[in-house]
Amino acid sequence: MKECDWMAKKRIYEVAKEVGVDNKVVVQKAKDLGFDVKNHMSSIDDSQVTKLKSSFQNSAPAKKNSKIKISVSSIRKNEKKQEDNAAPKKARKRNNKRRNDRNREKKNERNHKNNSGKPKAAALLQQFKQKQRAEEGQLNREAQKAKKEYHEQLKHPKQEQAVKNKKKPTKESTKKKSEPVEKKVIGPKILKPSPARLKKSQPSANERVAAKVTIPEAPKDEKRGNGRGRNMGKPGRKGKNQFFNGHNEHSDRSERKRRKNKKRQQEQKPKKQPTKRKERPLPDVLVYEEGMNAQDLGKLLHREPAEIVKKLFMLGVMTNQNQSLDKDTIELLAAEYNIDAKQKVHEDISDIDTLYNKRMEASKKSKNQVKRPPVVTIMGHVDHGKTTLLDRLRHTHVSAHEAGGITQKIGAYQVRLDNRLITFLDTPGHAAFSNMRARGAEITDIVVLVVAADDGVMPQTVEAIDHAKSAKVPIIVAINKIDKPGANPQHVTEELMKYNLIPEDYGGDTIYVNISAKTGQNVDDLLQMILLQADVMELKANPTEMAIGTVIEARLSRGRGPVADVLIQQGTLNIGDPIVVGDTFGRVRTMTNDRGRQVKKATPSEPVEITGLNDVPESADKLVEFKDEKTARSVGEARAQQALQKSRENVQHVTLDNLFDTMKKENMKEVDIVLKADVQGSVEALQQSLEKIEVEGVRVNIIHSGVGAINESDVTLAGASNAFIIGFNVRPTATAKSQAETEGVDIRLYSIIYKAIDDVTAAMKGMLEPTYEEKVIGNLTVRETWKVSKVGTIAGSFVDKGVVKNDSKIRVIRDGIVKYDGEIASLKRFKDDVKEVKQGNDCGLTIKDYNDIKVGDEFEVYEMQQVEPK
Ligand SMILES: Nc1nc2c(ncn2[C@@H]2O[C@H](COP(=O)(O)OP(=O)(O)OP(=O)(O)O)[C@@H](O)[C@H]2O)c(=O)[nH]1
Repeated sequence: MKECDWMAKKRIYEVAKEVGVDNKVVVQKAKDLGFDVKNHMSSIDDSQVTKLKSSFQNSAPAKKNSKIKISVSSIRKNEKKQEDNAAPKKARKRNNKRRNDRNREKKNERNHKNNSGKPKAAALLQQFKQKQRAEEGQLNREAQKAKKEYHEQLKHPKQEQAVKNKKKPTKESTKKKSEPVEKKVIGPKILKPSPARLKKSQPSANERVAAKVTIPEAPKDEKRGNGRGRNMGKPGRKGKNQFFNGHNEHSDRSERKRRKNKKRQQEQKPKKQPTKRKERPLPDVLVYEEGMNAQDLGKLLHREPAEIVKKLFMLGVMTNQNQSLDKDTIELLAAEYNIDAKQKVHEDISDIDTLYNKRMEASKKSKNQVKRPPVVTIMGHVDHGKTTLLDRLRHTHVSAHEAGGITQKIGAYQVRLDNRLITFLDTPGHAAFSNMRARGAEITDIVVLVVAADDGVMPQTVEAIDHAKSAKVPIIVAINKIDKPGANPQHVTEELMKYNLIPEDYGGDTIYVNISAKTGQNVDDLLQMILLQADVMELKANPTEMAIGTVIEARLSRGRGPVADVLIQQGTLNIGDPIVVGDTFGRVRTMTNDRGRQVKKATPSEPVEITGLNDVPESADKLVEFKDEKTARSVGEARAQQALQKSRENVQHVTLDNLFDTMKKENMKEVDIVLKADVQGSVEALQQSLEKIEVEGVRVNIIHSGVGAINESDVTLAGASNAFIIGFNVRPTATAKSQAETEGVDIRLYSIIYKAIDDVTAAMKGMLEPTYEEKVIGNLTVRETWKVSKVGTIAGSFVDKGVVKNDSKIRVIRDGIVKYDGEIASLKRFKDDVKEVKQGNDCGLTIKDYNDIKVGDEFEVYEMQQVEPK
C-alpha cells in the first residue's frame, strides 16, 4: 500500500520539468495554492499536480508541449478503446481490461465536464486531434529512433557509460542520486533493474522501448533509454501499459505481482536442479572399498546419500551417512541397484616382485622387442669338467677377443661368437641353479649339462636333469673329456636317453656336442649350438623401458660400499637410475661390466656390477627401476621394515620342542645347533654323535662349538642362524640367559651325552616326549666353608635370588662350569634345620655326597617341573 501511495505522488521538480518552470517558482506556486511543500523534492498527489499544472497554464513557454503531451495521452486514452478491440495481444487486453474500464469512467467524467463547461470544445478538440495525430506520427518516428538507440545502448552499455561519464565527469556520487532528475523521468520512482532482469527483458525490449519515448523531449529520451529509470531500464509491458493507460495503480500492482511470481519461479528453478542428479545413470560396476560409507557410495552411484541410507534401511541395515559399511552390505546395496560390485584392489607398491612380473609380461607383449643374448647355466656331476669349461670360455672367448680380458668376477660374463653374445652364469652346479629358483629367480634360458665321457651318468647328473626339467629349461648335452683315452661318448648318449634326452640323430630334439674343455675341442660348436637354441627360443627383450633384473651375487666392498652383480633382464639400466634391489634402494652410482670396464648403461642379458645401494642385497633379489628416487626410497624403506619384522618373527622359532614342525614347514635340510661343553673331549664326542643323527634326510649341522660357558656371542649366532644351543655341563652367563629369553633362542642343558642325543633325535622325529623341565628357584653364593667330620663340608651361603628349599636340587658352578649336580642334604639357619631360606638371608647347607665346595662357588637351586608337550 505504501508503495502505491508513493507511486501515485509526484515530486515538485517533476512537475516543474513538465511545465518548464524553475523549481523555486513551482514550489512557491504550490505554497501559494496551500500545498504542504517544503522544497522541490516534496511530493504532491494527482489532484494537486493537476491544480499546480493548471495554475501554470498560459504562462510557461513549455506549456505548449505540455499541452500536447497531455492531449496526446488523453487522445491515446480515448482511442484506446478502439485499439483495444483490435489489439492482437489478448493478454494485454485481459490485463488492461479493468484498468481501461476505470479509465473510461474517469474519461467520461472528464468529457462530461468539458462538454457541459465548454460547448464549443468538441470542435476545438477535433482540430486538436488532427494536429496532434500529425504530431503523434512524428513522435512515433522518434520513438522508433529511440528504440533503436536503446538497443544499441543495451548492446554497448560500457560505451554508453563512457559517454555518460564524459558528459558528467564530476560529482559522480551525487550524480547517481540526481540521475532520475536529469533524466526527467516522469511518473513514479523507478526501481533499478537488475542486470539479470535486464537481460531477460532483452528479447521483448524491441516492442517495449518506444513506450516511454512518447515524451516530447525526444533527445532527452535517448538518455532516459539508457538510464536507470524503471520504464527505461525495464522496457516492457509496464512501460507500454503506462503509455496506453496512464499511471494506473492497479496495473502497477498486478505487474509487480506478475514479476514477483516470475522471479519466484526463476528462483525456484535452481532449487530443482539437484533432482537432476537422480537422473544420472548408475555405473555398470560399483568399484568399492571396504569401509566406505553412504556418502562415498552415493558419489559412486550418483545418488543422494539419503537415498542410500533409505535403501539400506529397506534392506534391514540401519546406518547413517557416515557409518562405514562392510563388504557384504555394499555388495547387497549394489545388488539392490541391480549392478555388479567389485572391490578395489590396492596395489602394494612395495611388492616389487609383482611389479617385476608385470613389467616382464608387458615387455613380452611390447613391439619394441629386440633379440637378446641367451643366459646359460652349466650343470653336471662333480669333476665332470664344469669349471674347466667355464674357465676355457672365459679365457679364450673373452680374453682372446676382448681387450683387457676378465679382470674381475661378477657372477656372470659374456662370451662372443660370430659377433653374438652369450651370457654364462659363473656358478656351476644345480645347487646354485636351484637356490636361485627356490628364491623365485628363473634367469637361465638354457642349461648345458656337462657329462664326463669317461664317467657317464652319475647321481648329480640325474639331479641336474631333474632340476632343469622342472624349471622347463632346455638342455644341451656337452659330453666332456673326449680327449681322454677311455672316453665313450656313445655310451653316455645311450645312458642319457633313459632320461628322455633323445639326440636329434635318434629323432629327438636334444642337442649333443662332444667336447674337451681341457683342449678346447668343439667348444665353438657348443657355443654355436647354444646360439641355435636361442634362435629357436626367439629370446627377446625390450631395451626401451625402465630396467628390471636379478641379483646374481652381492657383497660389501671396502671403500665402495654395497656391491651387487646384477643381470639386466628387460629395459636399460643407466647411471643415476633410482632402483630398488630386494630390500635395498639407491641410485646407480657406478656400473662395471664383466671386463672391468665402467659402463654408462646396461641392456638386457648384460651382467653388471653396480654400486650406490644403501645396503647389501641378497642373491636372487629382484632389481626394479623407479621413476624417481623418492618412490624408490619409500619402497626400499618399506621393504626393509617388512624384512626386519619378518626376521624378528623367524628368529625365535626353532626350538627343540617345535623342531619337527619347523623342519616340515620350512623344508629344512639341516638342523643348526650351537654346541658348548665343559671340555674339548665332550665337545668332540657330542658333535660326532649329533652329526650322525639323520632323520628322513635331515641332518644336524653344528654351526659353532666350543668350550666354556654359553655367552652372548653364542646366543647372537644361534639367533641369527635360527639355531638352538646345547650346553653340556656348562651354563649360560646371566646376560646370555636374558638375551636368549628376549630373542627366543632355545638353550638346552645336559649332563649326560646320550640324553642330549636322544632328545635331538626325538625332536627331529617329532617324538620328543613331555618331559620334566628344571625350574631354577634360587641362586646362592658360598661365603664360607666349614669342614665337619662325619657331616662333610658345610657351605655358609647367602641367598642372592629366590629361595632355597631343603629338598631342592642343587648345582655347584665354578667359573661358569658345572662342578656338581646333586641334592641338598641339609639346610640350616642359625643351627636350626629349616625348610627354606629366602632371598637376602644367610644359611648353611650340605650337599649329598659332595664336599668339594669352595668360597666363591655359586649354587643354582632348582626343581623339576613337568612340562606339557608344545
Ligand atoms: N682330460 C680332460 N680333463 C678334463 C677336462 N675337463 C675337465 N678336466 C679335468 O677334470 C677335473 C675336474 O674338472 P672341474 O672343471 O674341476 O670339474 P667340475 O665339474 O667343475 O668339478 P666341481 O667343481 O667339483 O663340481 C680337473 O682336473 C680338470 O682338469 C677335459 O675335457 N679333458
